[in-house]
Amino acid sequence: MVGKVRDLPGTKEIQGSSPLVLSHVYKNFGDKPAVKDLSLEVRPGEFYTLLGSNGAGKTTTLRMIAGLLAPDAGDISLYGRSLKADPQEARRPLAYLPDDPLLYGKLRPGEYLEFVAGLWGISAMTAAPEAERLLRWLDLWDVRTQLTEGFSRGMKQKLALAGALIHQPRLLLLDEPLTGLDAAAARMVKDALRDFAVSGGAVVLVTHIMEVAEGLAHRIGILHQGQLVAEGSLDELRRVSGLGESAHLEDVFLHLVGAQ
Ligand SMILES: Nc1ncnc2c1ncn2[C@@H]1O[C@H](COP(=O)(O)OP(=O)(O)OP(=O)(O)O)[C@@H](O)[C@H]1O
Repeated sequence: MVGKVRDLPGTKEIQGSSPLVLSHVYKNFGDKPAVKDLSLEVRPGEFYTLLGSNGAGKTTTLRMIAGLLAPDAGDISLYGRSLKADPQEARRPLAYLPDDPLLYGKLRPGEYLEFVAGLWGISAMTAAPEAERLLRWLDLWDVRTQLTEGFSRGMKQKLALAGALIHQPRLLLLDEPLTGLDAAAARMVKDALRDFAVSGGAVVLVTHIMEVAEGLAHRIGILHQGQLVAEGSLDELRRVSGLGESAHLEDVFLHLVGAQ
């Protein structure tokens, strides 16, 4: 399992607050809108999946939540802390795993995790047990002495996940985390993400894989041309789409974005 959500500084303050709230968020690139009036809330222990066609605004949304892009308007808060008002503290409980994670080829897995932990102000000695646990859990322990430049895509993806988890976050943002993973590794990651949410963390997952959303998400948000066109559990989305109670998510999704 990924691990329990440990007590971070300020734990008492953030207990009871929503892990994530977006309020009327907008983002344009030039005069082209990428995200329009997006409001959503992710609850403690919730597994929330964002679905959308190519270019719908999913990655832009995650990048704004991660503090890598500033919204043009609106506000984002993490556990009650506004990203705008207090970016450093607001981001502390967060981990973001992008779809093209940057690894340093000349580092070995342990060195990479030590480096990432350092970015969070965690000493190598403090990080070491967690790094070992993550590398063992992700089946990377046996290759810990090898340079990451020789890793397969799936191995790199797993190491990037370990890097995202090294500071023991409470809110995970993941952009297509299963890309490049074989069936066993994908199962391991899916189980771990489910455990993470069950243990009190919260997960926001962007994926195009409908079975993943269907199998894991408590709620699904459907983004279309930068706007949230529907949101709810699979049953709620089925009802909204009017496709019947046994409809597959793929059909529901295509119906709601007007592609069917
Ligand atoms: N840095 C950027 N500069 C200009 N336009 C951008 C930039 N990043 C994203 N866009 C545009 O914003 C829109 C939303 O892109 P985004 O990457 O958020 O979509 P997405 O839903 O993640 O798509 P995909 O499923 O293809 O990854 C697209 O029209 C894209 O071309």
